[in-house]
Amino acid sequence: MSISAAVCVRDVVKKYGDKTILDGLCMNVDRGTIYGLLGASGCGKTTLLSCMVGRKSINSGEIWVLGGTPGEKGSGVPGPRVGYMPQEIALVGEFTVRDAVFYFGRILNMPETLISERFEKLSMLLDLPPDDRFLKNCSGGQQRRVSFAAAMVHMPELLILDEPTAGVDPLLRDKIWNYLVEIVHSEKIAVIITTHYIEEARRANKIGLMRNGKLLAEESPARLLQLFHTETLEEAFLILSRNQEDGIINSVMEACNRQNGNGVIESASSTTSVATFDMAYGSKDELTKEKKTTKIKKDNTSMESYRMKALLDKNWKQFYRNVTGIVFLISFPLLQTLCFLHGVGGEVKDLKLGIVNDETMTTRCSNFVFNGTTEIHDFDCNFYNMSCRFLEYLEHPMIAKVKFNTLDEAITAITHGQITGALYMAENFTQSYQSRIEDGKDAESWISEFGEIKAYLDMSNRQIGMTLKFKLYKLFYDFQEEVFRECNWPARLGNLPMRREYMYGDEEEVFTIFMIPGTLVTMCFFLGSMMTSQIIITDRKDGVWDRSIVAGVTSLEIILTHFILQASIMVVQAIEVLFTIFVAYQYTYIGSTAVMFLLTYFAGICGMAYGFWVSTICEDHSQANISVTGGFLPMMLLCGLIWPLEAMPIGLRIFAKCLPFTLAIESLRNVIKKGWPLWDFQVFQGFGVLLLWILGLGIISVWAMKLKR
Ligand SMILES: Nc1ncnc2c1ncn2[C@@H]1O[C@H](COP(=O)(O)OP(=O)(O)OP(=O)(O)O)[C@@H](O)[C@H]1O
Repeated sequence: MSISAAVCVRDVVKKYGDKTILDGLCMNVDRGTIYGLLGASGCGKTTLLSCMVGRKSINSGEIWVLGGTPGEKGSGVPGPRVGYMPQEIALVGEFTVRDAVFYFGRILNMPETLISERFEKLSMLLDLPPDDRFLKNCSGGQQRRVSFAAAMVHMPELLILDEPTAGVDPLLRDKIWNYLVEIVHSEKIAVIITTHYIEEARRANKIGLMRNGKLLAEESPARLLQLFHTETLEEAFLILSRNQEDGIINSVMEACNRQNGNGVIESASSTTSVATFDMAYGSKDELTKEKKTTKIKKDNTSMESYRMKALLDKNWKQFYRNVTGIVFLISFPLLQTLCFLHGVGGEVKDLKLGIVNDETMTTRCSNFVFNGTTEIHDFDCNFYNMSCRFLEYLEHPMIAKVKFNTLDEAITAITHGQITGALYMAENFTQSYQSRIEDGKDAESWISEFGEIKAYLDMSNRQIGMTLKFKLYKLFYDFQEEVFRECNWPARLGNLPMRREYMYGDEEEVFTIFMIPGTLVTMCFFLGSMMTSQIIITDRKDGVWDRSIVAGVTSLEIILTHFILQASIMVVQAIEVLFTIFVAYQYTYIGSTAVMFLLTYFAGICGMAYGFWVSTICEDHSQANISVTGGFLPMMLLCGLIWPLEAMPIGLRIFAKCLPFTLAIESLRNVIKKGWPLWDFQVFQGFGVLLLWILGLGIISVWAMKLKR
């Protein structure tokens, strides 16, 4: 007797690193039968099933499924010929019960009416929750039943069920088994089912007992009980396990190699406790015969519009039904931009500056009159109360004057962090200051000393110290220029002997403007990388990715449909930040809006490519978060946003320029501030580097994904 088998596994070895999971395993599943695969937790059942559906590669041996090798072009596996219910729920939480079943029907190109019909039937049979209930609101058992329905909606030739009855009540479990027995007979499909309830497997036509990566026995339940003279399958399994421990039995592997000329296995092994195997298996030719005779409907390597549509529908539902996600994706860029605009680059205010004015110690400038500080006599110009006049110039939002009686008191206040700095003007400041100007190079040294203002600055916070220093210079030159003007002296002599012409921007420009290109590019890159890595890892962890692929969807279709949605979200995010900065807050720019948008957008797309790569090397969300931020932070430190590249050693500078967003920031600055066009090399190079990174990351991610199998 020769039966064309649905699945044939021959001498399969599967390793994870050094760990051998499947150790020369053999197994045969016939069409029109239920095969119960039993074994302790961790013995490799799920791994075996994953190899059967082409989701995991094997190290050696052979697997034939429905006449072909899983994963091979034209085998139809993965694809519509198989129905796979993985151990985890592997469904989208934002799906309703109906959506879940329809999703699988649609990616398998079933007509809507047929999906509806099957859904109604399965809903009744499995006592599914109401159609419109979200899966995330269903109990574990209910989700498992929906998962079961999704695997069966297209009535495949081979149904692989990984623990479908876990957490299901006994009545329903009975119903499920009845249904399986019925469809196996009526539709002649093959079912492989794993379960931890060994006794329920009595209803299977054949049982495979698995231990330590080997199949200890493969028999009908009745025959197993008879062979071991036991009442229960548990007891039979126990005896076989003991025999394996004692080395009496190795596996049925030997049986794989002991087929007679007709493809009939004569005996398992002289040392096994299983006397004979009277089931007959096809030879390799027989098993793979169908491959030659049956025309497989479709390769699953090409892209199909119906699958893309179903995937886009899934991604969209996942997105818009996840309110927290939407709020985050829309509000986070806005929040970041607002934080940046309000928190970075504004004018420093109210810095406490100690004032020690020995010149007017007694009067404290109380009788001071601003206009009475210069007086022209013939060719002379006399100064009065110049210290008080200068203090008037310090009436500036940046400075909060604090008066001290002595310089020592002021310096103590600086050392205690009570003030940021102090100014000291000597007793005869005005007179010395005038002599310093009039005598010039002939002035005596004591005149030079008393005629200057002494500033003591706390430079521990360099940004504040430098800001205050330059403000004091600026105010002093303003003060001196005006004094010179009043004295009818050339005002220019009161300032530095250097004229400054600003080509782009100006002296008063706030730091915020410098930061805009860097903030736009890094923010979009970061958003893109976070969004993509999170979504892809969620998809993969939930098992939806794998399950969809087993149903015939290609990785490229999944990635492309994710890309389409995320790239659309990125359009909204890029517009949102650009609008906030340049329209709502009216920061000026002189370049092309379109080029600014494209650079910002491409930075986001590059971030998505980076997130994609991170998702291929990381197993879970926390690893991905660490990788995204761990890669992003050094890149940000080196991109010139915090400190100019010109200050770096040459080697590091070249490296920094090769990073994704260093040149993009420079390009964007050139567009915003200088109005340079896209085809200017210094603008184009930013695009060039981004595009190279997008391409490179895309290629290595796809390659890493293939390697992972
Ligand atoms: N990707 C992986 N990398 C390394 N080891 C793995 C991987 N996947 C599974 N394993 C290990 O392989 C062994 C078999 O796992 P598998 O999930 O196939 O067992 P199982 O028989 O299905 O268990 P259970 O009945 O509990 O689901 C386990 O020890 C598991 O830790």
